[in-house]
Amino acid sequence: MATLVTLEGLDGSGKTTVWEALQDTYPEAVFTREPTNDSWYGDAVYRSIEDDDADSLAELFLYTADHADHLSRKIEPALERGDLVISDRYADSRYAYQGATLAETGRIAEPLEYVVDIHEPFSIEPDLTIYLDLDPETAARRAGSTNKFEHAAYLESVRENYELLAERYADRFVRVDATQSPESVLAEVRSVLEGALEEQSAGADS
Ligand SMILES: Nc1ncnc2c1ncn2[C@@H]1O[C@H](COP(=O)(O)OP(=O)(O)OP(=O)(O)O)[C@@H](O)[C@H]1O
Ligand SMILES: Cc1cn([C@H]2C[C@H](O)[C@@H](COP(=O)(O)O)O2)c(=O)[nH]c1=O
Repeated sequence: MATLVTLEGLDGSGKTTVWEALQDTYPEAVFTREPTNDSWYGDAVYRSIEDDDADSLAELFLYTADHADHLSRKIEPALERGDLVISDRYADSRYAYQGATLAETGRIAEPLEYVVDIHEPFSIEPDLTIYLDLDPETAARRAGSTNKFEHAAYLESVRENYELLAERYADRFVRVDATQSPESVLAEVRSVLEGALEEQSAGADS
């Protein structure tokens, strides 16, 4: 049954570790990610990540262009086929990260709302978002502070935005404590995902 599952959280929260491990559990699923790593839109995003002086609005629209292409090229066809799609980051990353960046620059009133509204006419809302929750200091340490986003002060604002999103989208956000060992995080994610898929298929049968 067509289902869109997203993994979200701060840099270093363990999303990719979980996403890779889930590939053994769901070999038939479509595993994908944002920023994409198989298109020139994704390449442009990675150039922007490396540019400490990137314009905050230009960066938002680069990420959003990558999302639009990701949707039409990969996500929509997979969902139309009835596949399970598991994405390492998705639109909530934009709401949380670019919401924080735009708030820093003060260029846009209500930046998180602004970013959400840009997506509203064309994006597809996930069925389930597994949010790996981690404190910004541990996240920055695990991520290695290798790019402009991987710093505790910035990640603190990103986490505040994730908290707002978890409240707003409480029907699809499930929080997992990412301070646990990798094995425990994975076991909890597997259990949440299995439960959600069972519930969905029971709903479809009734
Ligand atoms: N539960 C965990 N406990 C301790 N270390 C972990 C845990 N999960 C992942 N790590 C380690 O933390 C680092 C970052 O993990 P990972 O790449 O999976 O995070 P991520 O959320 O995908 O990060 P990013 O968003 O920056 O790509 C890796 O070195 C990984 O081995
Ligand atoms: C999708 C997306 C990502 N980001 C940020 C988060 C990370 O610091 C980088 C790259 O992501 P990765 O998972 O570490 O490869 O980009 C963002 O700011 N906005 C987004 O929409």
